[in-house]
Amino acid sequence: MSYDFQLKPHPKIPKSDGPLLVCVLDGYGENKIKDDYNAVHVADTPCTDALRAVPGRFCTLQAHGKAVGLPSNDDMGNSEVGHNALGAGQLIDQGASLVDGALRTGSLFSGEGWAYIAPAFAGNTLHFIGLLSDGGVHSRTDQLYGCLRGAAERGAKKIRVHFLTDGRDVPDGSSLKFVEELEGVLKELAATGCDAKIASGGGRMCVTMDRYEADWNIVKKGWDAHVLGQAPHYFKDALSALKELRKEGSEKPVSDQWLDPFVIVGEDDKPVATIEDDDAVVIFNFRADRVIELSKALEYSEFTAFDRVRFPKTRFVGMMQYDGDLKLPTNYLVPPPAISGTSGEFLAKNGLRTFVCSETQKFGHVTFFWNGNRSGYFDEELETYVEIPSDTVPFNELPDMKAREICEAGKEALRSGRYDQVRINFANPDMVGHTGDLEATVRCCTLVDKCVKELLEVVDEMNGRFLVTSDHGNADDMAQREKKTLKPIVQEGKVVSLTSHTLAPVPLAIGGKGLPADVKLRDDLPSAGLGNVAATIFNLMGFEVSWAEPKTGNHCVLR
Ligand SMILES: O=C(O)[C@@H](CO)OP(=O)(O)O
Ligand SMILES: [Mn+2]
Ligand SMILES: [Mn+2]
Repeated sequence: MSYDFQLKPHPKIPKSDGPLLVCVLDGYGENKIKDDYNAVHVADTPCTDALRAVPGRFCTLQAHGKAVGLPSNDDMGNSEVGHNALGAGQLIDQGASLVDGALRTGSLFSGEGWAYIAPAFAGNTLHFIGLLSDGGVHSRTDQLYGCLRGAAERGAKKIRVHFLTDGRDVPDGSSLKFVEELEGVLKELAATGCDAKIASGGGRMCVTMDRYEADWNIVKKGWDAHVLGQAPHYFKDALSALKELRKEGSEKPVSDQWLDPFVIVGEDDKPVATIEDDDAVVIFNFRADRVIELSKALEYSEFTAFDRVRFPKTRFVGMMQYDGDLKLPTNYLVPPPAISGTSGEFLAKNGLRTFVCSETQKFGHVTFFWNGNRSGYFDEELETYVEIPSDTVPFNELPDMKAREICEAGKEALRSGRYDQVRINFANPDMVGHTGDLEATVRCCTLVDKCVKELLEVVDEMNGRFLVTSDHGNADDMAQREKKTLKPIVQEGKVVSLTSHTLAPVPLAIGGKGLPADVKLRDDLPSAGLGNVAATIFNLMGFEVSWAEPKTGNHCVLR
């Protein structure tokens, strides 16, 4: 698609004297259930409460399902699709949908990626590595099973699966169900003469699936288990591994997210697989952030992030190409969503200066995802990206995370007068929400609200404007609920915590001293979603946007 990148002045909204603050509160949904388990509701949030009360300057946006390019409206939103939509101002068919399509039509098995791994089928091992979950955020089990069956039908003689347990996008403890299911599929393949087994695994938060280089040691642990066949724990089968590592019934049970790495061994006590030269390796996650580091380790011959000990020359493919700038991995099964003409590119091409900041855990969300899964800059002269290193502990232990530091960096950037747009993301409601710790999540929502208040004060001081929003729900519901009554589920006298995102819409608030009083949000777009935000941002900066469909058009107009 070719774009006319020249932004034109908005006919009614003048350009601002001051900067525009774009503030994403990650995982801060507007949930209709307002009870004790809605941490956003319980927290003391005078600032966001006041934003909600301004007539014509607050609305909610769809942030899940088809409104953000996911296969179905039962799919919760997530940071990847959310920030893609926010940054691109488009409805994009996302990885989950594209893989579904490629399996349905069979194109997954007839493309270049599949042709690249196929030579390993007859005499070598085909490995699958990824998140074993039906959460639909990073991967889906039905897609893995489709690939496994497709490989066996096409002559793969030896298959090994290395999986990460979830408990974050799906209930804790569901790992057992997924492993039973996977064992069933592998048995089915074995009956057709394919030697198919589980080989290694571990919990997603401490094995393999690190992101944004927060902690390479996580990837090293995965490498050791999947590639070298080395781990602190060896088991004869995966179900025993999970039961043992979860330490159920003990004083300190371990959740699926945090299981130690383990390796499955055979009767001879040797690992049932290591990854060797000429083997094929498929990473079956469609989402990029948490498999880019492993992709680098599998693909790059020059590599210093950790000692790989051995670097097998494999036929490695990603489910998708994860990084459009690095073209990583070189080989992939399904072409990734084509995201072009993102708001970042428009800003850069019009000489507008941007300051972007978050902490490590969300840094790539407001850069990489925002820019359409590209890890580079559009124009390094015009874009300043600041990453504040995240802690490397479970985030309920330090629920303030780096909110204060991000707030200070944002205020300084606003005051500097050097930027047209200051874009930040507060990680807490999402990252602490994922721990299922209600108290810690309430605490961090209160802190984030304070930070937003301070930022908005500086916006006013600079005669600027603001847009505050979120990418999906999470902190707004911390309890698993009965389907019909929506009452929290209680087990052994305790409410069962919800660690996942929610399907709630998200807030959109605009304002600032520099915004003329008659600028209001349209009230005729009840199904507006995150894809409408980019246009709103340009309007707030005093520009008209004339994107053709599927861009979603102006959302912010005089009324
Ligand atoms: O932590 C993650 O990887 C996902 C949940 O799987 O959360 P988010 O989409 O908010 O990054
Ligand atoms: Mn998020
Ligand atoms: Mn999240």
